[in-house]
Amino acid sequence: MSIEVQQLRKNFGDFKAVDNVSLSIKSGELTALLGPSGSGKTTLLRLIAGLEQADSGRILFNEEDISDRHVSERGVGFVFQHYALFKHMTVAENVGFGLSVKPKKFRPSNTEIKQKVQKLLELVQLDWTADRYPSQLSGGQRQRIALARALAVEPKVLLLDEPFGALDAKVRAELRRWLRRLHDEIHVTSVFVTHDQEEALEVADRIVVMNKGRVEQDGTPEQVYDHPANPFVYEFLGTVNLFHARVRDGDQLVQPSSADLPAAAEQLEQPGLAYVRPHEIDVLHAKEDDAIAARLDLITVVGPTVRLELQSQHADQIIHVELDKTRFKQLGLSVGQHTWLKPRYSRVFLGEGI
Ligand SMILES: Nc1ncnc2c1ncn2[C@@H]1O[C@H](COP(=O)(O)OP(=O)(O)OP(=O)(O)O)[C@@H](O)[C@H]1O
Repeated sequence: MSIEVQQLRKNFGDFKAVDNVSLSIKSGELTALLGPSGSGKTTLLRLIAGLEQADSGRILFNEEDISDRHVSERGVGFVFQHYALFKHMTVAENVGFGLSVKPKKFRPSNTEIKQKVQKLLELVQLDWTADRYPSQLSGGQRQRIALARALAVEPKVLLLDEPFGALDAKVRAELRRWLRRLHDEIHVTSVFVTHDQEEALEVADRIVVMNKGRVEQDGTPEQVYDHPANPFVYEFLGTVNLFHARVRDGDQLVQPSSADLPAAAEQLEQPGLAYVRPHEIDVLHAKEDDAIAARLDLITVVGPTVRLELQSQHADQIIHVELDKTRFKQLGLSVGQHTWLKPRYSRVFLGEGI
């Protein structure tokens, strides 16, 4: 089931929660709505679900306008952050609930419901919990049951609102890999809300980055991470270093040197900001032209990666650098040492913040 959102707007009083959003989501895609708190992700999800009515704009499922359809007629399944399992029902009863309350003429027989519940519990790898109550499960297990319950009614679209938000980091990381594998098996068109960029980058086929009710960028994880459309996306998708830059005739006059320049930079000299990711900076053995002199203040080892925090000597600025452990050992760095940095790659946005 494809989803098309056209010029959607939703205000709460004067506040524009969703501000002229257009999107198209392909059938079978797993899409992340990613953005900071209050950027309108949940509101957009609720509009797609039919839990909220748009002020203007249209929503199409498989090219059919469903904007005026009630939530119960849209064929969507939900999973929310706080697992809303029924405490007094067993796991099997919870999963079968949506089927058992269907109107008589659509309701499967008890045997059919039982078989379906068994299949779904196998799918989420929790068939051994069928007779347990929710209180006897861990948080991660409850979310998997919530997902099985949402899938029981065979939704055409699955909507997940921060499904792993309430869980600790390790369980979260396991569950998101699990969700990815599950999605590869069932291919139901899914949209999930998250403010965690790592979660979005790891799980989604497609990321929609939102800010202040608008879409800042819409693309594959590689596109939004490697080619951010603007400074907001750059900063939201991970640590970034900012350097002042001046640009003339396509050449940058101040460090860093190797830059991906916008076309408009061809003419007059203009101020800009160069964005450089920590892993895109080389630490040099010796001084070179254009290198930035800096003092090493902090070394943090995180698994195979070493994170360095340096103080640049001219601009009084903290610079973040990431190296792999082998390179770090080759360089023989220690805290307090003076060294030189050279960005391998940077992206310049003209006029930003200058
Ligand atoms: N029913 C409502 N009445 C008034 N304001 C609302 C309502 N629902 C949402 N808002 C406001 O709309 C804005 C967007 O909210 P929304 O929940 O969509 O953001 P979000 O990106 O999902 O944020 P979070 O990650 O914190 O859940 C927020 O500023 C919120 O306060």
